[in-house]
Amino acid sequence: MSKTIRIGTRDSELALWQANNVKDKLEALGYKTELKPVKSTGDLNLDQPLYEMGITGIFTKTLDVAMVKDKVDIAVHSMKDVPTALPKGIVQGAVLPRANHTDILVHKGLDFETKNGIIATGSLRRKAQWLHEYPYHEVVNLRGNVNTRLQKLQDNNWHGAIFAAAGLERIHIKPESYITLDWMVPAPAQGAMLVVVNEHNEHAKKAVAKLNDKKTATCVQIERDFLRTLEGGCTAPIGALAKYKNSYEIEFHGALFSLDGKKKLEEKATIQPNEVSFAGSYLAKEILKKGGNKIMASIKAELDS
Ligand SMILES: NCc1[nH]cc(CCC(=O)O)c1CC(=O)O
Repeated sequence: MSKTIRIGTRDSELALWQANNVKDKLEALGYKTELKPVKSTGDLNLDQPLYEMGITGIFTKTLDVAMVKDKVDIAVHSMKDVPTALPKGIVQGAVLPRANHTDILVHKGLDFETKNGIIATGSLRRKAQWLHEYPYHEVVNLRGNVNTRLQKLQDNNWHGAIFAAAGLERIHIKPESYITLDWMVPAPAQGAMLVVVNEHNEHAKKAVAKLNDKKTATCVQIERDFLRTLEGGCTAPIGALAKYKNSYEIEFHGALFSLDGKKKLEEKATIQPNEVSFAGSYLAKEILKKGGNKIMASIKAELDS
């Protein structure tokens, strides 16, 4: 157990909290670890183009490269930011127990329901669902890490902005006024953390496997199978949540929206243990059959133009 495990992380406050959480858990098990914060925009001078290695995610790219170059042994991610297909040579090491899965609206007073409400989010999924509920509102784009987004909300005349509860809770930000959007279907794997490992790194794989939470891993697998089958490589407003309703049955709710939020297709199901491996993709295909194919085609056309 002497080899130090180098933990790759992005350098935002939330990313560092998540990486430190994994660090503490590994050290409690007796492993030596070291944090390696990586800037999100680095000089990525690789011989091989990223797409050939299957590296795609904008949030995870830099750490994927660090791992392929053997600069880190493991990397910690918010699982919802990780593309459903992992790059060549990088494998899922552990899924940590899920925290709060909900989205919340941070607002500046309850008049956000006004006819001229302006709500900020950079997420297609949140935008579509917000417009589905509040068709008379305007949704404006908001990007950046959690801290930047909260600052921008203060600096603008928007009525509110949407956040993942887990992100704010982890860095102990308690906004003055917020409401839980329990009607909003969360992003697949929202609130879960993923530790990825180089597939040849036996020491790190063995260490990290001890952190895996079986139930969370099962739920996010279903959610991500649903996502992968629906989107086929194109981002779209898709939400999915799988939750154990007793010790063996899983309750699932997944939905696809048109970009403007006008169309909504959803599936709800109770999943038995023997159905886990195919339930997510089966339920996605049901949505594709009942009009999802058309919605996906028009989303692709709109985002490509
Ligand atoms: N897209 C950014 C991102 N990725 C993970 C989280 C928070 C933690 C989580 O959702 O698991 C956030 C912030 C947010 O969505 O408000």
